[in-house]
Amino acid sequence: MQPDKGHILVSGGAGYIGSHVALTLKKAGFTPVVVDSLVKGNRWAGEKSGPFRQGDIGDAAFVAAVCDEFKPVAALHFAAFIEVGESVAKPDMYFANNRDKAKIFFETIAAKGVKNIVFSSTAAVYGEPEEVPIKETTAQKPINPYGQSKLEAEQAMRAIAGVKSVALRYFNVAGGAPEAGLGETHYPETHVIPRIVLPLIDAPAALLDTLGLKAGFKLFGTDYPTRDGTAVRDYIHVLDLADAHVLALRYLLGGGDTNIFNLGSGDGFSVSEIVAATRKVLNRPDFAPGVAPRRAGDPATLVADSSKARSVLGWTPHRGIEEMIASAAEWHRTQLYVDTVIAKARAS
Ligand SMILES: O=c1ccn([C@@H]2O[C@H](COP(=O)(O)OP(=O)(O)O[C@H]3O[C@H](CO)[C@H](O)[C@H](O)[C@H]3O)[C@@H](O)[C@H]2O)c(=O)[nH]1
Repeated sequence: MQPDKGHILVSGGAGYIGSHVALTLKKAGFTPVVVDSLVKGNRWAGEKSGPFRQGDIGDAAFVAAVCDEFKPVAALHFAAFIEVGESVAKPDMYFANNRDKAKIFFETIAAKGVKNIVFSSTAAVYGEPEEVPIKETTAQKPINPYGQSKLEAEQAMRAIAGVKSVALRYFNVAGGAPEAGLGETHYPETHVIPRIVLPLIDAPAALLDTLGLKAGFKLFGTDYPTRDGTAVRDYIHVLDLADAHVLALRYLLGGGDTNIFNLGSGDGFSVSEIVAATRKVLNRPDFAPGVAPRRAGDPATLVADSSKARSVLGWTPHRGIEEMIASAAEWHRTQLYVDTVIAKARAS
């Protein structure tokens, strides 16, 4: 058992990435204190690794009370809406939640003495990138309100006097920790790996129906200017991503200055290559995806240059694409996953 290294406030810790990071913090000897509104998150995930308090990050009195109760030494901020398509349909909702409430959260915790913040940002801040692989200095020109709201939240965080921060810009996060009872549990589920895996693992028909997967997985666009015509992304295992958060936290607590890091593997996989890897991992050589038109707003290629995270934070991702697919499949087979998504669908 490691010594207690103090409380870390984790907003959105009942969500996919936040819950895996809370688990990793606990293993590293910290005590995560999760705050989550449960608008998107799941109570069982929020309660997994430490104390949990239900409330909204835009509620300054709630956030201040949690700070008074636990006296956190730092905060990791995940709470946000994450769907690009929804952000285009409801931009005001995205700016209110991802930018304005984040600003209230940052200002409230700073006033309570929490001066070190790690922020969950995204490759979506780069929009259609001007160069690939993408560096932290590549021009930030978001092409949707989701990316713009995250970029403005980063800027709001850096504007607070006396606060040191790290913005971590994630590329495509996948996989889970089914052995610990955690995994990706979104409703709706737009991400490619769950959508490939679910129809291949005999998921219940009601689940496939509710996720729009009754007809199986479809490639969204086969006419991109890439090696096989399907879009290329940089996939990173959620537990490798979680390790980067612990390293970023140690960096700040150890005296490091405000900084920004891209987090990806540096390897690009096309959607067809993900299909091929899934055939192998799930032993389904017969699997043939359908084809559908391009999804609006999808860039052809997003691959990270993460050399800065490697050199400054000492971060090395260890888990490859097959491990992401295998751990996703194992998680999506669990009753907890199935029951949670069906309950969310009914409640929506
Ligand atoms: O059923 C599907 C689902 C996705 N895709 C394709 O798979 C690729 C990856 O799609 P994801 O939705 O998994 O990932 P994105 O790159 O679109 O999204 C990532 O970047 C977004 C911002 O750009 C958000 O941050 C999002 O949460 C994050 O996973 C895209 O080319 C997409 O069109 C398919 O072909 N079929």
